[in-house]
Amino acid sequence: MATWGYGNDNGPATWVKSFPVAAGTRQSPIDIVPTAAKCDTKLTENPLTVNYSPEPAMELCNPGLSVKANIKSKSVIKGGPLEGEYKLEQFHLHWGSADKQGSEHTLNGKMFPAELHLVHYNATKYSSFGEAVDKPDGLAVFGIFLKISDKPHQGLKSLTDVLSEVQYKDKSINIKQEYNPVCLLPDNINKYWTYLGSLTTPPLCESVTWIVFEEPIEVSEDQMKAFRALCCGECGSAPIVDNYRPPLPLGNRQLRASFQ
Ligand SMILES: COc1ccc([C@H]2OC(=S)NC2=O)c(OC)c1
Ligand SMILES: [Zn+2]
Repeated sequence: MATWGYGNDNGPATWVKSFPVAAGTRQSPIDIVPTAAKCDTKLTENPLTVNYSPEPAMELCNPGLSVKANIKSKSVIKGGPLEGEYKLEQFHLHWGSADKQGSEHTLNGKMFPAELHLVHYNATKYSSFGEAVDKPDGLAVFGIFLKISDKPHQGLKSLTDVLSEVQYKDKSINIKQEYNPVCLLPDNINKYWTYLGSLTTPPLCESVTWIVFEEPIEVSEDQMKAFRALCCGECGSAPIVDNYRPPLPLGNRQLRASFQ
């Protein structure tokens, strides 16, 4: 297969041809069924801790199938399901062509309009994201649902206001003003589900400890339109929309909850 994507001839159902792990036993995303989750007090005995720092000049880029912000500062997380310290490497999003779809994880079968991924690697055990990306304890990804409200998300506004400058593939800019990614987190980060999964696009490495927060962040319709105006290629190419993989079976995995 030339290059994987989300179309009919190169979409998620075809990925297994070039990436056999697509048929693996710890694939992501999954449908989160809260009643099937086991509340685990160990998750709160050692609470999830986020120590994010401001990025002086954050790089925002359009790699062609999403929009990504690369992180250079020392922003780390630990605790909860994690052993050791995980360092923030990048964040990006997945979104739909309409509000009825777009997220990768679903909640009782419901899709949200978009899902934000904050990607961390195990800096205690590995020296880089590249070394960690294919290790079973290599990565930890925050999954944050986006829902529509009449007010724009102030933290995302610094990015959505400049998306037109990275409209085309391989464009990148530096966000001038200082940016602390902590502004992207929901107010309550003590309520989450966690399970062992994978990257949701090729190479689909089964290296992710997922932490999906119960509380969505709220964005405006205009901000969703800004994401949907990004292009997969150069001027005139198709918009980046519906860049989500549908859920895979939980199988024998345990879905844990940090709350009742
Ligand atoms: C090589 O680096 C990669 C490759 C793929 C992904 C996909 O896996 C998830 S999760 N979202 C994605 O778009 C990634 O994200 C951490 C990082
Ligand atoms: Zn992602």
